[in-house]
Amino acid sequence: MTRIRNLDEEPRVIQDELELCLDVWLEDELHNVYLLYAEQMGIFEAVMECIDNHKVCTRVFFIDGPGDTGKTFLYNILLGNRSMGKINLAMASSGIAALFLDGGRIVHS
Ligand SMILES: Nc1ncnc2c1ncn2[C@@H]1O[C@H](COP(=O)(O)OP(=O)(O)OP(=O)(O)O)[C@@H](O)[C@H]1O
Repeated sequence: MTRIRNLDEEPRVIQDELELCLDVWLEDELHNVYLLYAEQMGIFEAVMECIDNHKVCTRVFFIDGPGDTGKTFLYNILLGNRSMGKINLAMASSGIAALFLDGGRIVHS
């Protein structure tokens, strides 16, 4: 049975996130999937497969690489799955780093 969500009972961060899901501009990012380089695409597919099969797959992904290799670009495309109603909490350790993530915030805020 599907439980109807009372938004007022959700933590503030989830409420903010659900409001972000409604922003049309976020949909654009997922449309840019075709721009991903092969290595980015491999990661994108692995993460999305895990999200789609969340009942059988619980994993943590650690994406690492030298500067300017497209990690942030990939994160923002992954964050585009908000347009499919998914909740994505985009956290960074500093305010400047958070600015580069769609809907990003500092982890301790
Ligand atoms: N698949 C792609 N297609 C087009 N441009 C890309 C692609 N991947 C990355 N870029 C561009 O390459 C540049 C560097 O990418 P990005 O900032 O994502 O790297 P990064 O690994 O997060 O860097 P840093 O570790 O320094 O933060 C950016 O200008 C980004 O727009």
